[in-house]
Amino acid sequence: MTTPDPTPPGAPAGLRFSKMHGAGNDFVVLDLRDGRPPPGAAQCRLLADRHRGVGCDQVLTISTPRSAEAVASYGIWNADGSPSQQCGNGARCVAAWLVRDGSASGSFVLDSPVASHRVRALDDGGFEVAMGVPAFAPAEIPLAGFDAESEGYAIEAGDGTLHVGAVSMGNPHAVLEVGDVDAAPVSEVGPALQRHAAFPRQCNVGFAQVLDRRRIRLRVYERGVGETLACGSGACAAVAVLARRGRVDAAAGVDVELPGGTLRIHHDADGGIRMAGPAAFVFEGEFNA
Ligand SMILES: N[C@H](CCC[C@H](N)C(=O)O)C(=O)O
Repeated sequence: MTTPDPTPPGAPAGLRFSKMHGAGNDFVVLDLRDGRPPPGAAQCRLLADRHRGVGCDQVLTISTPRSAEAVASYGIWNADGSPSQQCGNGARCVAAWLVRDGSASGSFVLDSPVASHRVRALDDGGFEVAMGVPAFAPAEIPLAGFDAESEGYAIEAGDGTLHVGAVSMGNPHAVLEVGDVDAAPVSEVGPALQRHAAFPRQCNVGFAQVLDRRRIRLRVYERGVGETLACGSGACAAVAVLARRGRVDAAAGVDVELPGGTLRIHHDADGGIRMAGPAAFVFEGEFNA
């Protein structure tokens, strides 16, 4: 008889959670508005573990608001336990969770770790999130080794020199334009760029194929996870970089086709980016370690 895996120390026995996803980017959602502290990195790794835990790309926590106008705040932890500053798909799922909970409706504000975001419930059951103004300055991304802002940076990675777009949506993103996302070297170049010295806080790596000025295809190798079925902040980052190069018409709206679904991104005249897409409930549970 095999001995069972030992229960990791501090396993969150009895912890209730919601399992959700936004275009296939999946989450364990924890309501911590009673003031309970967020799970530590080891507990996040266990919750995210698709064999020993619940399984998810990120753990999302819902807490009391930080700003006067918000109804709640949210925190983000990747599957490897590392914290993040933004999660677009996660913001829509937190919004859906709060609406179902009766804590929010229509149009309301959520606090991410770095900013406040106006959220709007859509007639199709999805949500639109004001994701903020993309930051291109190297110091804000952060991007090391480059002083001047550029549409693309020459970075040695993989087996050559890459022309890398870089931007922050609150979290750092690298964007590579490719001719065919299906043939993109995601599993080779993704990890090489994600932890490249040019990105002191690492980065999420998007591989974008422009179909026309209103449509792109995108795959994202996420910091702290690996390739996911969708990345909301990554979709915003790709549109921001491609719009800056004049490759897409972001003011009119761009459909970003990811493996898990399509998000619609607008880059407005005030500089802000809006992201719209779905949010789905999968199941409710209690962690019984
Ligand atoms: N991996 C990201 C966090 C989750 C972002 C993604 N799931 C989204 O929908 O924006 C990071 O470490 O910055």
